[in-house]
Amino acid sequence: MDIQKNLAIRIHGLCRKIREQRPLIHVVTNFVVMNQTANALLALGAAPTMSWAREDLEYMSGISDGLCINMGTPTRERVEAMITLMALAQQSKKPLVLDPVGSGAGPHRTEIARQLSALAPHKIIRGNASEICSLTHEHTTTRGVDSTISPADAKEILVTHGRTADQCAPDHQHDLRDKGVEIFSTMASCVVTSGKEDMVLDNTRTLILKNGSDLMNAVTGTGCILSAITAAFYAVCPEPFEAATAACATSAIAGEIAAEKASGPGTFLPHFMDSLYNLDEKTLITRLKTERQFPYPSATGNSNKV
Ligand SMILES: Nc1ncnc2c1ncn2[C@@H]1O[C@H](COP(=O)(O)OP(=O)(O)O)[C@@H](O)[C@H]1O
Ligand SMILES: Cc1ncsc1CCOP(=O)(O)O
Ligand SMILES: [Mg+2]
Repeated sequence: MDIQKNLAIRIHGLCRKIREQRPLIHVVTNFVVMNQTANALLALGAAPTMSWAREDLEYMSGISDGLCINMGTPTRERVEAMITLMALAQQSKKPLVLDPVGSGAGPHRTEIARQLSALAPHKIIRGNASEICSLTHEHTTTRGVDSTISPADAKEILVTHGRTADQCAPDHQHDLRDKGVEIFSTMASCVVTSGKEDMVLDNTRTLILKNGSDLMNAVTGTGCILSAITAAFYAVCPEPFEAATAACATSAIAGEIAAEKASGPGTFLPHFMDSLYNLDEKTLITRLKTERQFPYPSATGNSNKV
């Protein structure tokens, strides 16, 4: 059986697990996208709960199956709640996803993102390319909450993270993967940069997913939703790379289908919710488009593309 078809079948198996287990996903997210995030989790088959009251944190942390921390509208009270919840998640190794919304757009948000990304290193971090690259301390190019870095540039930045210019000289290319990703993964077990192409990275692999639609950029909250459903997949699949891959594929393929049915951004979300709800194995097998690279391209430019 071909690799892609096998991956699509595994992804559908995780979708089925979410519908059967209905994981309770605790989401501390921004005011802009709260409602559509809860509805997207319900459409996927998970059970959302949005709460950040100080008195509620310990109890919620005890009963939830997964946690999504989204810093889109970071008030002091909410950031304190996020830090508490991430510390509790680190103790219990609870499936955790951090969405560093707006990191790289000014010092305040970037500082909060760096503070949160240093907690609970088993977590998955999902952001657009600018947000993720701002965590490597060299790039602060996020425009509001939007990325200004291409997926290809993001890969170079992430792989060369923490390396001096001479270490990145062409004859050092062959060991970029080890140093770049290794240093980076001290923050996370898996990192996702989303955009025209989604990229899932961990210490040993890079997967590029090519599904989705431009229209997903014309609607607020599609990235926040991706982070929340990543937490739902992580709650039923302890392997973070596999969970993040399944979430990216599910979100982007549902978005692709919704964009074909919608007549613009105003009708996109209802179709997106329906697509998440109705996504079946045949659709995943037919539509999934991925490209796998590991290790990273060598100095000669070739790579073990699978
Ligand atoms: N130009 C695009 N083409 C296809 N899919 C896209 C495009 N831009 C974003 N997406 C999809 O929309 C979702 C949100 O990604 P993104 O816009 O990068 O996040 P954010 O909203 O956090 O900036 C992802 O599922 C991604 O695959
Ligand atoms: C516009 C905006 N401003 C603060 S949070 C937010 C929503 C961002 O949603 P997404 O990251 O999914 O585009
Ligand atoms: Mg975002």
